[in-house]
Amino acid sequence: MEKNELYPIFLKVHQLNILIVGGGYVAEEKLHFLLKSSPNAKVTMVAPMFRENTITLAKKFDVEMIDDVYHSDYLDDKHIVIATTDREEVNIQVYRHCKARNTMVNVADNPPYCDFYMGGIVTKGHVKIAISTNGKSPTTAKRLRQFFEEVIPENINELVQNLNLFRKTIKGGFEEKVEKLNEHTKSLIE
Ligand SMILES: C[C@@]1(CC(=O)O)c2cc3[nH]c(cc4nc(cc5[nH]c(cc(n2)[C@H]1CCC(=O)O)[C@@](C)(CC(=O)O)[C@@H]5CCC(=O)O)C(CC(=O)O)=C4CCC(=O)O)c(CCC(=O)O)c3CC(=O)O
Ligand SMILES: NC(=O)C1=CN([C@@H]2O[C@H](COP(=O)(O)OP(=O)(O)OC[C@H]3O[C@@H](n4cnc5c(N)ncnc54)[C@H](O)[C@@H]3O)[C@@H](O)[C@H]2O)C=CC1
Repeated sequence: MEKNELYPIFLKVHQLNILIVGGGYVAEEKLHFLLKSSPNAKVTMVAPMFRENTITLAKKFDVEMIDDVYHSDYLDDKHIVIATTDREEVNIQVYRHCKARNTMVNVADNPPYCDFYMGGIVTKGHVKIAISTNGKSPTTAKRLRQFFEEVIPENINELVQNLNLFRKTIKGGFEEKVEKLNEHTKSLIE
């Protein structure tokens, strides 16, 4: 069976600069899920036209909106770029410029032109689960996100916080700590 070989990492997007090229429906969807997960993400958008809902969302989260067509100068200082325009040639140009600078890039509707995919994201306090179908079925990623949002109890965060406190009180070496924490959390998987 083919398997998903993507490697998930959890980015501190409040200290990374993200650029979204385009301000339409797809830009809004990508921005919505980015900010739902990470409300303090530092995002700039550039487009000659922003849709009403995109503007409302961007304003609410202090997203900078630049009213212009894409130009490679807008990549300066950016760590991550998401291209969402309705002009394929513009999206591919964004991709090429990013590759030339070693900037991570995602062309929203074009998997071969992605260094990374956005995923389905479930957040419960400090706990976060990211879901990917390897780009095969975004709808499944969405449904799994909805499923886990439903079944993971809200109080999972209390457990994490209690264990964080407990972890600080355990004396002894690394092995002893691991043993005690494993003992305390055994019931979670039984
Ligand atoms: C490869 C990837 C690249 C990327 O965009 O990063 C990608 C690509 C494409 N999406 C398409 C369509 C749709 N995307 C969604 C929804 C989501 N798409 C997301 C991620 C990804 N989408 C990446 C792979 C993720 C993975 O590995 O599973 C989610 C998880 C996260 C997010 O968007 O932030 C978010 C759900 C968030 C949530 O609800 O939690 C829906 C469902 C809906 O809107 O109800 C539809 C319509 C139904 C359908 O087509 O399935 C098309 C076809 C376009 C066309 O037909 O023209 C392509 C292009 C292609 O597949 O070729
Ligand atoms: N709408 C959808 O649900 C989906 C659409 N797509 C594809 O994604 C693309 C975008 O779709 P939508 O967001 O719906 O289109 P849209 O028309 O809502 O938005 C397009 C955006 O691109 C901007 N743009 C155009 N040329 C630009 C340039 N040179 N520089 C910067 N920005 C520029 C426009 O100003 C506008 O903000 C289309 O190719 C579509 O086929 C893919 C998946 C789903």
